[in-house]
Amino acid sequence: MAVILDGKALSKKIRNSLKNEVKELKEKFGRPPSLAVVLVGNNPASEIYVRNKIKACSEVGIDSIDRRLPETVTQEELNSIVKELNEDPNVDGIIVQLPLPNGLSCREVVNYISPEKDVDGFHPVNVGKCTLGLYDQGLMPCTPAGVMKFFEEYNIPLQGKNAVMVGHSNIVGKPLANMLINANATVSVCHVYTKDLSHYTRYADVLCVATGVPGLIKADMVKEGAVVIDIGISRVNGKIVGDVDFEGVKEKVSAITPVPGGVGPMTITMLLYNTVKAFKMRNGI
Ligand SMILES: Nc1nc2c(c(=O)[nH]1)N[C@@H](CN(C=O)c1ccc(C(=O)N[C@@H](CCC(=O)O)C(=O)O)cc1)CN2
Repeated sequence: MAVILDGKALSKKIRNSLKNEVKELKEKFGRPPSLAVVLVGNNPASEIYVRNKIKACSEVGIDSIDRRLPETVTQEELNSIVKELNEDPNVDGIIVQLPLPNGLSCREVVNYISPEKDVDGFHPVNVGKCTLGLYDQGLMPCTPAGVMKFFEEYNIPLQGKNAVMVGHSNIVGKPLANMLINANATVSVCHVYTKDLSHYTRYADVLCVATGVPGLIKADMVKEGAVVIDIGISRVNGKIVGDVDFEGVKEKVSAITPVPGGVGPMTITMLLYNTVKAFKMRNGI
């Protein structure tokens, strides 16, 4: 019987401890940590994620600034809003919700975010620190950091294990592969051009999947007793599903994250964690 890795319960535990920490920081520094969220356009999924981020901030006592910009905003205008937020001493964290509308460069705007306020962990300085395993010295990307919290919480060993990362995006696949390498796993990275995907997935003691292809990973593609982390989120006939065929795969593995309720909630939890961390680093703690 597989252990279901519960992202809601783990989030609740971390958020409770952040709530206490935020209260103490507010007493000591006269204001709580503050997060600025920039949303361009009206992508319905992004609107939900931003709403959830702002609600989560308020639940733990973090201040938030909700900057909505029209789809017609230019790259220069967007960059200069980020610069303004960089210069605001009362802002500790800045995120630009992705994806951006066509014509706007995510890489360009992220490069404008000051690394010490980059609570998404997407700036090249933070990417470098993540690659080098200098986690204490920077801000790590939320989804991969959330996945690593599962391994910690459920005492899942990584050293010497065969870990397979399916998906090589800049925000999930690449940083998570690096975190697994830093934990001394033997890591293979697969992606859309990989020939014979199941050759790799069947070999995995730890299988992490972030492709956005609903139900891509079937029971016959996983090793008996593996740990499976599903990072995909798609809507199929109004239902939220992951990249893994949960019902089939759960019969075969030792642990698995559900979708919804697995990695997703941890993404927002780690954003709160990073905002508190950014506040502390900026105040010399
Ligand atoms: N600037 C960023 N943009 C995006 C990020 C990011 O980390 N930073 N990640 C994703 C979207 N995302 C957060 O922004 C995100 C995705 C999913 C969840 C989540 O809690 N999922 C739930 C299901 C929610 C639902 O009902 O749709 C779950 O899996 O249980 C949170 C955040 C892309 N953009």
